[in-house]
Amino acid sequence: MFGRHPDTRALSELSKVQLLDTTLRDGEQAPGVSMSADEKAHIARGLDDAGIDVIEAGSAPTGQQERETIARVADLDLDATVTSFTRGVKRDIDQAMGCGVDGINLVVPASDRHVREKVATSWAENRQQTVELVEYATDHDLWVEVIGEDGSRADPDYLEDLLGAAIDAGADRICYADTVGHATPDRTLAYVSRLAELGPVSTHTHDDLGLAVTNVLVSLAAGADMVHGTIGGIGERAGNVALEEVAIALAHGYGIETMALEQVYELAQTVAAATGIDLPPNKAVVGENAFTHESGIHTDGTLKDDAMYEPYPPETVGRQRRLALGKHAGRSGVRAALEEHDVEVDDDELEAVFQRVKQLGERDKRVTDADLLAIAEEATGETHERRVELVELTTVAGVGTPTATVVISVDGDERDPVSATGTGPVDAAISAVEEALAGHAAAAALDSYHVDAITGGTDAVVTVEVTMSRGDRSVTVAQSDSDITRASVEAMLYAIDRLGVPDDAVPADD
Ligand SMILES: CC(C)C(=O)C(=O)O
Repeated sequence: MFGRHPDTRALSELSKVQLLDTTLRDGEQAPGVSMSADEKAHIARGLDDAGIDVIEAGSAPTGQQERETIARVADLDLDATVTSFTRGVKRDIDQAMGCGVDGINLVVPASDRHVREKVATSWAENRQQTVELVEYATDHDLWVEVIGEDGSRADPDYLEDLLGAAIDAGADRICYADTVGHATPDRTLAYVSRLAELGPVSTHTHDDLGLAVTNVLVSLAAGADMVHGTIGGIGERAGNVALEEVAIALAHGYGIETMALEQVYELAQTVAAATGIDLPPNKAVVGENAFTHESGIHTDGTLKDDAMYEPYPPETVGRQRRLALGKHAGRSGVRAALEEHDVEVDDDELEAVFQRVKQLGERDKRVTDADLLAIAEEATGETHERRVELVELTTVAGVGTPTATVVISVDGDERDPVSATGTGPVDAAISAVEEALAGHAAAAALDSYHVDAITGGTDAVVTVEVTMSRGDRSVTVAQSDSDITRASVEAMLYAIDRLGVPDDAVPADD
């Protein structure tokens, strides 16, 4: 066993760690992000369902629209404590109260830079003002957390004096803020252990040095009992600590339950869709590759024992394991992938498929299910009869509502044109395809949809990759075209075709 620093406590002995989610406030401060009231309400419900303790719903001083959104979240009757960010001014607290929140995250300057250069006040005045604001907020029955902004660069004696005064004035808790994410673990330990002597302490870390999770764990060992973070780690600059990473580290490493981890992936996808910030493929817990194995050695090991190359089962966080094919594929992985699609091959055929998969992978290409099935047909001589095809696609987009019309053929039989509207031409075209297949397409779920530009410029060729599933079968297809709508529809129809078209699901024309 490794030794433990004398100023820390063993994390496994902690009885409770609370999570404060600031996706709707600090997360939204990521460049270019703005979420609608509907999106924020939806995310807040998801966070509450997942058992998050405190939801910082926004920043009341930002403006009227923001206040309406905070009020909407406060009105959802959630189990979580709903708060607003406020600066160290009385008007902000009044505005937060006007939104009907349970509490405030009162942010006051703590470092010399912030006290003297940003707010242009003195240490003593800043302290006095903080005390008065805490008294004002608690007199109005608000839950109050006082955050010393830029605390990790503050004079530790002043930070202790400021936040100690806040606790004495009645604040429910204080927060150590590594605002610019510059603290090392030992600095975090030194600061948080001093603050923990004063009262309940939260920790708010940023990832500028890639140390956000480490600093959270050190903060907890030093005496903090609440963690601020965002889903997916979005936030200013390099982002805040990712709450799902904290939650899995605590659960897996120390047996501490903080939130319903199996809901975290869906939440992360909801946040990604609302913010437009894609989840990086290699992101822990929620990234596309987090439970995907490609190399022959890992695939073979995983087929023998699920846990061979995984720290915990993907289902823990609402995910599924995937075996991918590419340059590093091995024979057993190729055979397993073929078996998933009910394709039987003899040893010579397997060898041919394996060699072709590797060749394709070496050309820097990810080998999709559709590629694998086409390769297997070449090797076995058994060809697949395509049943569903796109005959025509027209889209109208511009100032009005985007509309798409599709004509498909089933078993060579051309169907009537079907039109649908959507949020954009791709969405409209996908709805038209679903309608054209009269619910059959809908019964096949669109699990993922990715677009990559493979050339630059306005005439760029894009590759659309979709994964569709029905029951426990799923198929991934990639299609490239200079027209993104066409690539999307072709990919989707091909996936549906590969999933199989039950005869009774094919609509007959009147
Ligand atoms: C103002 C606070 C809480 C903040 O977002 C930070 O310090 O990063």
